[in-house]
Amino acid sequence: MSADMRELKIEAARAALDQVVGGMRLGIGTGSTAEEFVRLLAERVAGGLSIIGVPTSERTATLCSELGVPLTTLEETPELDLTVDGADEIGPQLGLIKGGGGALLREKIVAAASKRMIVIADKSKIVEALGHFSLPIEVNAFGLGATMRAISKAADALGLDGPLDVRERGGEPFVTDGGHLIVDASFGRIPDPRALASALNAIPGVVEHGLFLDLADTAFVAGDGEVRTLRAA
Ligand SMILES: O=C(CO)[C@H](O)[C@H](O)COP(=O)(O)O
Repeated sequence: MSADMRELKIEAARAALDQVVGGMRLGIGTGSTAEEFVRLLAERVAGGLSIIGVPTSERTATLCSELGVPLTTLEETPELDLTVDGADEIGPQLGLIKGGGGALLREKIVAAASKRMIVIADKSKIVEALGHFSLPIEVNAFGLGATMRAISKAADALGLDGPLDVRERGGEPFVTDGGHLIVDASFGRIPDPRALASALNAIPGVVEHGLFLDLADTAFVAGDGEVRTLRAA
């Protein structure tokens, strides 16, 4: 990652940090942008800010622990005030594609448990329509072939087509924190994300998918010397 790109992520993260006040229960996202937020948050915590966080991945939990950000769980703290997370794409109405880092299931559970979700990103994540980035779909390993066939059929019924690839890391299937697999679906432009989300939700082997609709209310997007604030209408 270039130094300029990192600086944009830091600027977006700083804007989100301005929304954090003492006593907040925070959902803490996953990915390189969310990690910049964690670093800034840790500085504030070291300076006396009192918050408690629920991490959206083991990776984020480890970073928070290393930097002294206090953590809890959704069992202990089932309602959160604010989640701050990155995204792979930010589309109309702040519809998102997430899951490039493979944490989409916990990210969606945490965002849904939060009163607000703020997305932080550099401007490269803004798209006119979702789908340039492959859609991550978290699936149970049992019945993988049947589940992939069902995903293809559901997509086909919506006029979507494209390869489905089981995500790998180091030549082995990538396994999520929840013990599932990720299928990356390269459908291209998704004209009706809601219809696709409903169709995927109806497939038993699909655990969750990376379409985050009606979850984010604000996005801080850094680029061209400014941080733009986007709000869901
Ligand atoms: O959804 C995610 C992880 O599952 C990330 O938020 C998304 O991949 C963006 O990551 P980055 O900030 O590194 O671009």
